[in-house]
Amino acid sequence: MEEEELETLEGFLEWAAALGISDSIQDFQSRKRKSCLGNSLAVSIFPDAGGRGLGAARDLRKGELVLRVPKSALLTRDSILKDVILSSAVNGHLYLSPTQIMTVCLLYEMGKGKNSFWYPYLKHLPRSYEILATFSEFEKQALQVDDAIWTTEKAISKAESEWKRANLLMQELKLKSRLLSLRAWIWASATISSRTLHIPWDDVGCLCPVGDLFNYAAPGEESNGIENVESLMHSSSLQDHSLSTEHSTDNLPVERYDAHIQRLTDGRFDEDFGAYCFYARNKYKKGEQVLLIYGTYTNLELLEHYGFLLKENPNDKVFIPLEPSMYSSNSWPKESMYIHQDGKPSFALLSALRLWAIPQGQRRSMGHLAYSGSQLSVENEISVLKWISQNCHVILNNLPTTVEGDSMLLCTIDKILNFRNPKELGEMLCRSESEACAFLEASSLQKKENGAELLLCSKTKRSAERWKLAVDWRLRYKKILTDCISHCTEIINSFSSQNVSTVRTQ
Ligand SMILES: C[S@@+](CC[C@H](N)C(=O)[O-])C[C@H]1O[C@@H](n2cnc3c(N)ncnc32)[C@H](O)[C@@H]1O
Repeated sequence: MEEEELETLEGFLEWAAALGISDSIQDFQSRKRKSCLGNSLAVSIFPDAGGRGLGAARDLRKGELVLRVPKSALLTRDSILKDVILSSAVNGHLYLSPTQIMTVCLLYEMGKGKNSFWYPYLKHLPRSYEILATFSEFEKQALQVDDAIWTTEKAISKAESEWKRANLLMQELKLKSRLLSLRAWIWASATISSRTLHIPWDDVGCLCPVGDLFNYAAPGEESNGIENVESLMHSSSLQDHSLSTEHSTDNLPVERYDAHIQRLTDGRFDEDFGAYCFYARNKYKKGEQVLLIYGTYTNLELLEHYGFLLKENPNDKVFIPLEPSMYSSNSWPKESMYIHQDGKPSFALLSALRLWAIPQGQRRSMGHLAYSGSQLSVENEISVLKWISQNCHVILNNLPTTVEGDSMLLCTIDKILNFRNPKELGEMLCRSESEACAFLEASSLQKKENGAELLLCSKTKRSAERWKLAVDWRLRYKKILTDCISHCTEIINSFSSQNVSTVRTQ
């Protein structure tokens, strides 16, 4: 988003102040400020971390209340359904899920244009998103990894079937044709998926003007025990899709339960204030971006629900396929057996493989050692590490491009995105790797009248952005596997050099 777009936000921030949204502790009751920001926070552009976001307007203390958004300013299903025409139409379609109803509500509200109470807010929502459901066939295939392709297909078909199911209601509401399209549906679902905040009275959550300008920081190792316990007691900030309503914490597998514990308390609806309250989760210097934890996500989950990924994501992980007997010989949940983003196998993966590598007859007597993390034989440990390392090699060898190839391709995509001279762009694409040529074919690169020059229209630019996300994702996936191979090899070599006969397992 460009600087001039920031200027147009002024009207929105004044409207927000009139609704009682405020970043000033002294002034929380006042609705007469020219802007709801300026005391603790300011809207700014952070090109490498989310684009438009909120920065510290002064030095902020950890734990300080930095923004309050009253309940009356939140866009919820309840508040939109105060419209009588909408609510009576919706009552005839209660077979739709709460999220589908919220999606229809949002499109209906958009259809009101300037007559909508929330128009100043709706006007500044992003016009497009890069979530997996928006990926074309080419962009989907660029992910290369079956699991990721499957997740994308699932996201696309879910969007399509939900749209079809809601179509009758939208027709009944006489939505304008542009709001009836699948494209509009995906836009509205992406808005809900990437911007809603958790509220205690509706699982769909709410859209929170100004509060949804916070960009994301991943929960990492900085969280301590006290914060963890506190976070269990309070509800979270932006919706945690990984813990959506289908799952209660009672039946969560161990490591996902830990992830739940790690959600921090940087934003929550506070019944006492009757408002959404946001707290600084760290100390911030003036000008630094103030970030919010939306939940614990892998990069694929971030892509699926939010349309971005993190270069350094402490919660990223890779699942490697195990043989059926490896799953059945232990009681670890499948989700807990993976490779961490630093290349280290998870405790559960190591433990399951150690158990599996114990000769059948000894499993009963030695099994508890594999679970507890105490000493097993060097032979057992080496066979486990070799198995992991070999399987990482197999996965990497079956993928069509290498880490180096993907890194080079990312540079090419950056050049494509930044090209100012269409002629050079055309020449470069003709010279470059086959995937770049395939992009040329798959996308609608516009030919100028003389046929020789190429222009990157905004649609093609967005397609190149999604292609870049796909390549960046697969590169990070491959790096985790390569780091895992190095990690395993290093330990195996250290055994041989020390000639040790027993080993601490963790
Ligand atoms: C709740 S909105 C945050 C505000 C948003 N940047 C805006 O301009 O309205 C969430 C979206 O911001 C972007 N985003 C948030 N955190 C990000 C990050 N750390 N890196 C890249 N994009 C991020 C993603 O597009 C995401 O879907």
